[in-house]
Amino acid sequence: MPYSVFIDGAAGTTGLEIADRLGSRVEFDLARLPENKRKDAEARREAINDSDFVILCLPDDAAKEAVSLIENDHTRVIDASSAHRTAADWVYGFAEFRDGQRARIANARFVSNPGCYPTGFLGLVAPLIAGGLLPADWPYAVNAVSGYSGGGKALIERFEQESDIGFRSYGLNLQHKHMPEMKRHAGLTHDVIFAPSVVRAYRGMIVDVPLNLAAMGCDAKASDLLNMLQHHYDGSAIVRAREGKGVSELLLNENGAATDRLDLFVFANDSGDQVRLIAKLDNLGKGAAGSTVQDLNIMAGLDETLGLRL
Ligand SMILES: NC(=O)C1=CN([C@@H]2O[C@H](COP(=O)(O)OP(=O)(O)OC[C@H]3O[C@@H](n4cnc5c(N)ncnc54)[C@H](OP(=O)(O)O)[C@@H]3O)[C@@H](O)[C@H]2O)C=CC1
Ligand SMILES: CC(=O)N[C@@H](CCC(=O)OP(=O)(O)O)C(=O)O
Repeated sequence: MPYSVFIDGAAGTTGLEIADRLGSRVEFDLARLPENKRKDAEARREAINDSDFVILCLPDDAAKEAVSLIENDHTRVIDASSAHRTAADWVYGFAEFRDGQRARIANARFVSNPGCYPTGFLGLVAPLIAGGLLPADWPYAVNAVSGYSGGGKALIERFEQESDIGFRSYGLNLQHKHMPEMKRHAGLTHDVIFAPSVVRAYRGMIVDVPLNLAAMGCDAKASDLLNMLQHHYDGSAIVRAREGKGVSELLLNENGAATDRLDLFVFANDSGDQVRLIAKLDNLGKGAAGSTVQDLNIMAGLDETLGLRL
């Protein structure tokens, strides 16, 4: 028997990407609401309670409302929004970022998927902090660039209507919604300084964490960071860490292909003291739909890579 799956928010940017990845899967039966019922609370309540899995691809308030509509003890939830990412009673849906997380996801009823930017930041620094190579009490700076689909339908419309925007720096009040998530799941003492931006590419993301290891008082060099990341992600078909040497540029293409991979790079100067840890991913891939499908596979006891674009 296939598992029944309802995507609440299926007409949105992330919802459509998830439906695309699940469309041909025989293990899952996708329930759909007609266009005139997709925001109807009673229709959603019924679909949610009739499903084995509900995937929330909604704004935060609507995601909280969807959870409040659950009236049974078995429907399992994967929330792609930021509503529950720091909630103590939800499991953080990033299988690779620390030991034991995949098993926690497999057994969870409520899974909150990571944000797209935190996926890059945590993928880079969480194993290094947990492994003692980087300090937890450091005010990390995170520079990031996203494709404009990262802002959902509203930002897509803006970039496609106002055709002269090439680059948009934002989060200028230093209170971006992803900051608590990065701090909590990296186990940091301080808030990160987060500088996000958007470029004229539909999808794609680069997250860049510059570090002066010597000035931070770290004994580790770039090669130590790379070794630890490669060891941590050894065997993963989704996350790979590699040396930056020989890579002279990282590009986001305007019409770049979808991918569910997370590529991590360690760039360094000759002494190995100055480092840029850089993550390259697809905000709609490992940053949203890819990790949702991966978590769904894990929760359903299936190979985690099924349906992914790797
Ligand atoms: N875009 C991205 O790269 C990423 C997005 N996310 C998260 O995923 C969630 C969805 O984002 P995204 O797909 O980009 O956003 P979109 O704006 O593209 O889609 C949201 C969808 O939710 C629908 N919706 C809004 N309120 C309700 C409601 N009360 N009941 C039912 N449906 C409703 C919207 O309807 P309508 O079509 O009428 O507007 C829309 O179709 C957000 O929480 C976002 O933070 C997570 C990681 C990355
Ligand atoms: C480019 C852009 O606007 N990105 C969004 C973040 C992506 C998103 O909305 O989703 P998650 O929070 O679930 O990652 C933002 O900065 O608010």
